[in-house]
Amino acid sequence: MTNWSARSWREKPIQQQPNYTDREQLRTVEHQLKTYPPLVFAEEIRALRAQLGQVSQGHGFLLQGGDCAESFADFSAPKIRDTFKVILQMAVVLTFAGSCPVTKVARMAGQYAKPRSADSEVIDGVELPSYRGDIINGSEFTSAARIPDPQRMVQAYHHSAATLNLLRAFAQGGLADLHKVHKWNMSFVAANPLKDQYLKVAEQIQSALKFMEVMGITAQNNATIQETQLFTSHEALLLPYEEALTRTDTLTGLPYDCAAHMVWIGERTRQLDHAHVEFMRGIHNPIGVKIGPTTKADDVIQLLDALNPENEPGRMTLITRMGAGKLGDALPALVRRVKAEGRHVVWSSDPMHGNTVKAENGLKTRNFDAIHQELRQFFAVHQAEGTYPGGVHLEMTGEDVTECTGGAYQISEQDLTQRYRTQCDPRLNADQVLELAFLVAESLREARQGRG
Ligand SMILES: O=C[C@H](O)[C@H](O)COP(=O)(O)O
Ligand SMILES: C=C(OP(=O)(O)O)C(=O)O
Ligand SMILES: [Mn+2]
Repeated sequence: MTNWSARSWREKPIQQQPNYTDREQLRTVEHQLKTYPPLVFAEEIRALRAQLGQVSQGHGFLLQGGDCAESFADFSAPKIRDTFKVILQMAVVLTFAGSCPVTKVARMAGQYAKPRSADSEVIDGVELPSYRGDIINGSEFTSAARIPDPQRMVQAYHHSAATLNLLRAFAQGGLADLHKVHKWNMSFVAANPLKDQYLKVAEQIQSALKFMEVMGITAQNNATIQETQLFTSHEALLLPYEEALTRTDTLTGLPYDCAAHMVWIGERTRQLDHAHVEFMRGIHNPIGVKIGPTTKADDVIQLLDALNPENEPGRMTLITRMGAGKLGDALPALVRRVKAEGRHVVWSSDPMHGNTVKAENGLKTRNFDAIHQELRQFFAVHQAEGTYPGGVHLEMTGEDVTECTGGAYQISEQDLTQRYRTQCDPRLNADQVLELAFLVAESLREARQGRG
């Protein structure tokens, strides 16, 4: 790797960073974090990379999801448990539908830094710097809260460590037992026109489990039923933090960002000659890049050249976030070029970020049908191009929030204020996630027909 170090990004132009006024405190925090234990092991990161390598070849599916922005204040075991559970439930539906392993990657245990469209926010004539995620400043609308505070990086580290600790316990301690996971809340089907279809799939999963049980494959004697593997991910936006958590693996001598298993570059910070691409090219984690509707095929190829020059399967996930209505026009050219050049990537769909709208009451929202439509278009484009739709990337929570409109309960714009709790972007609630899981299941089943 030519002229790369964990700090070489500092020589490049950079976007979306806080302006820390207390430089001395920033240096102290960076030094402190460098001495802390890594949050994840390089060996685990390699395991994820290998799984994504399989997905890129069409042997599996990636499910990535969680909060838009995790919150220090809204930090509790039930919240972590409920999101974990809903990720698992969606994974069971997709595993069954696709007859393939589903790699689960949570937007959790470190998803604390946010890029923003505007540097400042105006409320009732008062202008303050934008909230940029709990790792940077506070969401309260006061000038004190909005000052970037380096100490928040230490707090984010500890919150991430505690979250990861609980996720590992849940994953291995019995909460992931398939027999429990399948007992999902199906109440959302009652009002749904696709009720019979959902119930049929749910029943099929239950009989498959029953069959396994009578054959003697139970949670007591089979670890794969009892346990699961859940990886973590976040947008690697705040580079002083990511640099401080980067470690040289003693087994391979290679650098890994040990703040999460997978990290991604956002749509706003993926300029080729800028700091984020520079940092990411040197770490050996699997990485994602968000791909918006104006991205050119040349941009994608240049990014792949910079980030994966050896074209290794499992290294790159391209996360398209174009918007329903735009994806059908914008994606085919990219897919065709990547295929023509023989590049190995996982194509994943983020149907959230291209479909954000402002409700009449000013709240950001997304409509369930638009989200579903973008996913359908994503599967259709890959079907038409003979490429593999490898994953989905969702902003979601296990809580019963009212942030996205639509779904079986027909959440309206007026309903949004009932339980609108997100720190940043609107998330699908538990019912909406499960409903979407059944809808995606159908597309995945079709996409996987004839594949091993
Ligand atoms: O999560 C993504 C971005 O941070 C978010 O969509 C930006 O939102 P904004 O347009 O309100 O700044
Ligand atoms: C910031 C995000 O997305 P994007 O970079 O695609 O806007 C996000 O995933 O929360
Ligand atoms: Mn978001």
